[in-house]
Amino acid sequence: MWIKICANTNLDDALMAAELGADAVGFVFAPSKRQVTVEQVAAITPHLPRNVERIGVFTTTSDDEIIQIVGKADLTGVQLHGGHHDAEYISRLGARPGENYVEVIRTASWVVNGDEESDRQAAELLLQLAHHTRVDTRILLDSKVKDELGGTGIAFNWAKARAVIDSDSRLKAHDIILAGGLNPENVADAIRALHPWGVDVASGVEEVPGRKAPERLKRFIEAARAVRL
Ligand SMILES: O=C(O)c1ccccc1NCC(=O)[C@H](O)[C@H](O)COP(=O)(O)O
Repeated sequence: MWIKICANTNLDDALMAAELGADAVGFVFAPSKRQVTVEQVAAITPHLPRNVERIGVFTTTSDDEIIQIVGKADLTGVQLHGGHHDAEYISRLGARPGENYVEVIRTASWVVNGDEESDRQAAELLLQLAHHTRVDTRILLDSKVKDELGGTGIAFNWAKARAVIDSDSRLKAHDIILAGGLNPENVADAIRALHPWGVDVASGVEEVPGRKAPERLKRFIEAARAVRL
């Protein structure tokens, strides 16, 4: 199980996540209580183990600016969390010479407690994303609450999303990352319900926005790793 600990704002938290066994750490460049600057992230990434992925989360930042941030902050991946982006362009130009393409994660949102129509729209968008992106593009499923697209701390209906994933072989071929309201207490149930390739968490392992809680972080990673499907 691939595990991303998102919305890091300082070196201590990002290092702790890496040391506890996270595969990736995330930094939110999008407007957020946990928003970071390129300078902050550039001061953190040189101190992280090289095998830990460093993912920037973006909403409306322009593609050219994202590419610049990837270089300056030494990111290995970008999470395009809404907004209109040319993912191919970013992955090609963001790559440093001799290295692989920058990893791209596209996000699909699922409205929490939505009605039938919003479930239908979520399913349609998820399928569109799967069919209109390269199959090596990871797809992150996150909760939408009112206008908030990320860091909500509230889970969506995993069973409904699972039914959509199971219905389409192209979607199933993508690496699906489950996010939205996960925490040490529910991550095992979430994995059993949706069978994701990876999981992602921000607020469920925090003491306060932007500051991780060591004990919760440890329990989250242990619980996710312990699940056998
Ligand atoms: O975390 C944020 O504050 C955030 C704000 C705006 C866009 C994206 C954001 N986070 C992206 C992530 O990948 C989070 O880990 C994901 O939304 C899950 O958050 P949570 O429900 O708090 O675990």
